[in-house]
Amino acid sequence: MRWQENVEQTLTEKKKCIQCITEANHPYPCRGENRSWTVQYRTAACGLFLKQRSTRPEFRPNHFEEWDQISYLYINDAKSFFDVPREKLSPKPLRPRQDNLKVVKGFRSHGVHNILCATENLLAYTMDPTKIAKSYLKPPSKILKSGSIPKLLPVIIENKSSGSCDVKDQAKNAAVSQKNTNKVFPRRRSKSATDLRLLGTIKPTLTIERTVKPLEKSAPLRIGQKRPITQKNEEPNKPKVARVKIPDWDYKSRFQELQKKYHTLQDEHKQIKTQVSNLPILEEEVKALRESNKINQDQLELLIKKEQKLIEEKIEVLQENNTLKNELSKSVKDYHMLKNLHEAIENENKENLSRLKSLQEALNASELAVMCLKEKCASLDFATQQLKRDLEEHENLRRSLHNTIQDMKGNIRVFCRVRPPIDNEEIEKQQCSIFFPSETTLEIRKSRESVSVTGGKNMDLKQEFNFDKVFPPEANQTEVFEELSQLVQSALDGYHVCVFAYGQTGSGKTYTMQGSAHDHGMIPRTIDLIFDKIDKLAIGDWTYTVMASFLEIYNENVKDLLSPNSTHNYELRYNEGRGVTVTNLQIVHIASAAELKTLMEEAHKNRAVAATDFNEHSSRSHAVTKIHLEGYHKNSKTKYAGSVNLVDLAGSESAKTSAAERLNETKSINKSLSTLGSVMLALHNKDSHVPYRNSKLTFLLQSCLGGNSKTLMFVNISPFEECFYESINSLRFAAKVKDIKINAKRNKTYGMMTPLQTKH
Ligand SMILES: Nc1ncnc2c1ncn2[C@@H]1O[C@H](COP(=O)(O)OP(=O)(O)OP(=O)(O)O)[C@@H](O)[C@H]1O
Repeated sequence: MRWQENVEQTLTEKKKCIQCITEANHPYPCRGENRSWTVQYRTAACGLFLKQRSTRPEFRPNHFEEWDQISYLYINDAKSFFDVPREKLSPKPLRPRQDNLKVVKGFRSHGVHNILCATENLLAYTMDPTKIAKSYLKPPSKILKSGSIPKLLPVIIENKSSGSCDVKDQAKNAAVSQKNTNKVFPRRRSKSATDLRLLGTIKPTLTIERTVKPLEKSAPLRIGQKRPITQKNEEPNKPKVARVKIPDWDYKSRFQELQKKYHTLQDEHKQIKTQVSNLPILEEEVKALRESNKINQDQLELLIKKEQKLIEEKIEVLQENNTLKNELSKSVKDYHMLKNLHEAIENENKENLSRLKSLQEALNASELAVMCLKEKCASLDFATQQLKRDLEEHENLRRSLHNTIQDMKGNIRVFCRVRPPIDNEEIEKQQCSIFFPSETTLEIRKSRESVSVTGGKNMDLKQEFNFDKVFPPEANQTEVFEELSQLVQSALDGYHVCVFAYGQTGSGKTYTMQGSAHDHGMIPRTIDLIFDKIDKLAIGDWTYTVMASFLEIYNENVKDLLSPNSTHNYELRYNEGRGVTVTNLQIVHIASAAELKTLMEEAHKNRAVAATDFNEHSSRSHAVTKIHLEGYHKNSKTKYAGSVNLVDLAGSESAKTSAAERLNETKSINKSLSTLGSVMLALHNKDSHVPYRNSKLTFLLQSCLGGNSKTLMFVNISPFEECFYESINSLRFAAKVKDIKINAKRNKTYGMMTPLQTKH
């Protein structure tokens, strides 16, 4: 039951919708004899398979409803196909479609007329044409006689989705199929095929029909080729004559017919003979043709190879062409990009050019302005030079006037300053009556109670003193410094200036000279003023060199306050022209006021201090701050050398009130102060000998006290009654100093001291 298996398999494949071609060729068990036929049919494309071949009910051919889906069917052996079910081949199911029934081909086989028909849906089948003629069709005028049945070749059914054939074959078959199908069948597609196409599962198939055409009479016979036996009445050009059956008794007619056949055969024999005689020639021709064919084949092979080569080259060229195309498109893109860039740059260039142009114009205008300004500068330079010359002249005039004024004021000036009571002193201590009748006069009195305490001793209890300036307790540091500042200018003008504070211990000397953290005294203010004036004088082309030294004289010994632990021996030396100098003393170059103040604080810390009855932090030494000033004017080459000596003397103290452990210290202080008094007295009396060298203090201040110097002495007074006599002594000493007249001279081209060590 191979065919049945095939059918079932077909059914399975139908479900899968992949069936392309199924060919069945199997024995047919009908009539008890084995017959074979070939049916080619589609299953997947039209959902069809042939069932009519079986005696089984499910395969009976009256299942035409399934045939409806046949698009095209060839039956090679139609007779055997329809023999068995013929009586069952009821045309009933076809009736509704009879109008569409068309005869495609008719043929006779085994004495039975068959016809190949097609419906609108390309249904094709064969059946007895007489039945068709009777019931549905016209008489079978188109039915061919026996012997004209074309040999039906296997149908090639192609499903493009199958991919079973190669592309070339498919195309070729498709072309042939289309051609043949168009000739034979209507071009309409089956409904089911269309449906299936719409479903998209399988594309409509192509059917190719090949028929072997009968050889034409005029065609030359080839070797081994048999002339087809053709009937005269079957020749297409001749009109068909109805065959009349000759009765058996009509011998004459039969003889004539046989004669005709004989003549015909004779003619054919002659023709064959002629053709046989031509055979060697034909054989030679064939031989030649074969050779030429061989050559042609070789050439063909060569040509094929060449063609293949050319195809390969073409492919390469195409590939190269594609690559070049890609490169070209890329290059075109690049070109456009570069073009845009170029345009952008050009626009930018244009903008830059216009900007450059405007800038050039601005530059030209600026150059013009610069030229004008240069001219102005030149004229201003000239004016400046002129002004500088004027300034110099005025400066000189100012200096001379200033110093004339200072000279007129006196080269030794004395200021008296009365300190205020501090803390609880106002309550605890009895105060003297001190009056200030004028700016230069001080009147000091003792109270009556204190007079009675003295036991009615005849004393002048009212004293009046005149000084260059008198500062009451409420006077602040700024007011005091105002008077001193004029002497600072003299120091910058090449004078030696000496400022010292004299007075009883606790009278306010250190406060006047150093001041407090919040209210600077004379020394820091002098430092600030010096550097301020140096800056201003720089405008007039003056340059100054500033140096400083700090020392103290304690118990008649000189000590460098910048080197407190130094073991050097500090000796006082008198140098003609340079005055008194101290050996081994550090003289430090100073670049700024801040630097000098720092050194001043350092020196102040190193000073000898002790507590006395009148001062908790009494200075027990004479402190001397010396600031060397050297000015140089580059235009006039003028050089001035001046100095400012700021001296904070140790406080005078009565030996009676002094503590025993500080007695030597007090004696030494008092001795030096008494020598100072002697020197002042000698200077006042204009003695020939002035005892400068009796103490280191007077020796050091020799040039300040009686020499080429402008001196300012502060006499500090305590306001308390207990200090009354000390105050009177101080005031009297100061009054004598005030009367001393000295002539100070400007130090031109005065050599500077060489600093031992420079601190920065
Ligand atoms: N003008 C003043 N205004 C306010 N306080 C002052 C004034 N003068 C001095 N004093 C204060 O009086 C006290 C003693 O002053 P200072 O130490 O200056 O005296 P002195 O004369 O230097 O003493 P010594 O000789 O013992 O060193 C300090 O506390 C100081 O602050």
